[in-house]
Amino acid sequence: MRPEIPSATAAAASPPPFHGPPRPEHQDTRPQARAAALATVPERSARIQRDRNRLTVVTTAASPNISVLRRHSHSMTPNLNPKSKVQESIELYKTKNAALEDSCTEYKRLLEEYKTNLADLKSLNSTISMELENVKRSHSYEVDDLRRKYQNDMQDSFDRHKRDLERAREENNDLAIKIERELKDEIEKLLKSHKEELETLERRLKAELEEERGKRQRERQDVQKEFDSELRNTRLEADTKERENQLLQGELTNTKSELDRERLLKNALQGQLTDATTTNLTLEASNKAMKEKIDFLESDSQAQSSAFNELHRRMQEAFAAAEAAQEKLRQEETLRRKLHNQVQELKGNIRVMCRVRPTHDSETGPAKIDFPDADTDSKEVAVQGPDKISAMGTNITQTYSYAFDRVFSPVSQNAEVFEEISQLVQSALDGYNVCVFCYGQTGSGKTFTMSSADGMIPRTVAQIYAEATRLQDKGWQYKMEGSFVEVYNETYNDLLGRPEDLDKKKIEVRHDPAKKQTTLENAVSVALDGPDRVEEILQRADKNRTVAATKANMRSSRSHSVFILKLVGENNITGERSEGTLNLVDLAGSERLDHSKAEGARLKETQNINKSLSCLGDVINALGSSKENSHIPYRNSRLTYLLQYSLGGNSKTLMFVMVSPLQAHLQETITSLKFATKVHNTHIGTAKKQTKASG
Ligand SMILES: Nc1ncnc2c1ncn2[C@@H]1O[C@H](COP(=O)(O)OP(=O)(O)OP(=O)(O)O)[C@@H](O)[C@H]1O
Repeated sequence: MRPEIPSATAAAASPPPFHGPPRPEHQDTRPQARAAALATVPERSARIQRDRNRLTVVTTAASPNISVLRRHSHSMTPNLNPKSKVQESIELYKTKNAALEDSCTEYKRLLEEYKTNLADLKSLNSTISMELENVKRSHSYEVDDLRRKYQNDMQDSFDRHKRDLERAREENNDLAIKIERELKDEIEKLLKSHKEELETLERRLKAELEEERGKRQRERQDVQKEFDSELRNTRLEADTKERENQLLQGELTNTKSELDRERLLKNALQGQLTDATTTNLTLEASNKAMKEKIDFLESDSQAQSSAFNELHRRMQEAFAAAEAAQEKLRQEETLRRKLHNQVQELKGNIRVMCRVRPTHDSETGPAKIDFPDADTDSKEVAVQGPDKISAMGTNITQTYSYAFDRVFSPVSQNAEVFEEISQLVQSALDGYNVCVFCYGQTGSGKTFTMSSADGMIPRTVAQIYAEATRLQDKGWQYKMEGSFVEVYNETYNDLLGRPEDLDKKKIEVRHDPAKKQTTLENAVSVALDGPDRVEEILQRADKNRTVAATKANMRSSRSHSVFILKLVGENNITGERSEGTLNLVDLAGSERLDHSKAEGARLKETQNINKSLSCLGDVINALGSSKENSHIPYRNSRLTYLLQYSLGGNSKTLMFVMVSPLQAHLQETITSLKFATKVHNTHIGTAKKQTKASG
């Protein structure tokens, strides 16, 4: 804060409030001179005022004389003697002149005095200015002194704080060193005790290990012995199985020829039935004609009566023949079903087929894939592996060969593929649970095979509808219901529900162990009353998939979709009833994303796909294990849980392994084919039909 400049009077009355020592050269002169100079100011003002008053008095005194003189000169009366009048005026003027001269002199004196006063005032002014300058200078000195003093104080306190800080730091260092030393001691102590403990533990573990090793050695020898004897048994069993297989092959050939015979018989019977129906119609017409004749002739003729009896008998015979033919046809249908499913069972309850899709025009770098037996059995596929350099530095390429129940080359069409499925579709109508799934990496052709316009789903529904219509003649009435669900990130979503409910509606899967049936709670189920309904279903599912795709990029490839067809048939003639389920599954892309450094949502998707596909492998593996009543881990993933009754002993399974024809996908192709081979080598127990007599 700047020190306040004292007023003139205050400066005169009291000493300046400086804290520093006053400067000696200003001590005596400055206040007195300033006081003296300031003291003369009112005095001089009073004098000037006095002089002004006096001048006013003189001027005022002179003014009436002048006015009297003027009046006098005007009022000189004519009756006075002019000379005396002039004389009088002269006298008056003289008097007045003297007075004016006095005034003039007074004015001059006053003027002089004013001038002197002005000079005094000017010098006073300069004295005061100088004084002011001095005051200013002294103040700036004082400000400097104060600033210096404050700086010194600040420096002192800064030094003091620094010293305190140094001291505290030193104390801290001492403390830290002390604590560190204590901790070191403690750690050393702990390490020593741990080392001792570890040594004791190691000694004990070594002893236990030795003991365990001895025990394992003995066990290994036992197991080896057991294994040798089991191997012998298995070899014997394999020989027996081989013989059995040959027998079964013979039986299969017989069954096939029996089936052919039955087919011929069926055709013959159908011909007979047609004949019988025609005869029946003819007979009905003749009967009608006869009845009319009888009515006409009834009353009179005995001969006519016997003719009528004859006709009636023949008609009864024709009816009986027609009924027998119908019955034979029904029996033939039951036999056909039995034979058909026997053939299916002989083919194995889990079948694996491979399909290699064609290369698109836009794709380059095809892999080398051969179909060695394409002209005969179409069961083999050979894939040339990547180029490798041997230890000798030569180029070696390995060819991987795989065999499946059927291999479809890139030229195969969906119609050809469906021929294989159609037999299983027939089984579903006969009351079996059937599961067809497509396995393979993204872009290998799963969706094309399953859901394209001429894919397995539309063809299946068309076949079921045609077959159900055909079976109506044999007394069968079928009810068909379709559902379409998606398994994404281990949750079920309804692909036939409203798009806005996707990911919101919770779908529950309920199992009925007695009936071996699965129901989906909260999922839309559409009654398939005509073959065109499937188109509507596929469109609805596609719409939901599009909505899903906006939520998660590539979601259709990252989820499993399952088309579930429930088929309930009742025969009102034989009283038979069958309940079968057909599941058509488009699995999520099987490619491993281990090296893709997937994160967040994509990592979760990948983990869930890997989990569910490996669970599917585990379930198939467990189903193929020879142990009776071994645990099947259906519950380990949502997919296997949903398909529980369509995989395994009570069902027929067909797996399509889809293969990309590109060299870039070679590694994935080999991995998929290996997985498919493992499934192909699995033998699953005999399927059971879900049939029972109603009522
Ligand atoms: N047999 C085939 N004939 C002609 N084109 C095919 C065949 N198989 C697949 N394609 C075509 O290849 C492409 C990829 O096929 P698709 O979408 O069916 O693969 P995907 O395995 O289902 O892939 P994603 O896992 O991503 O669903 C599509 O354009 C499809 O039309």
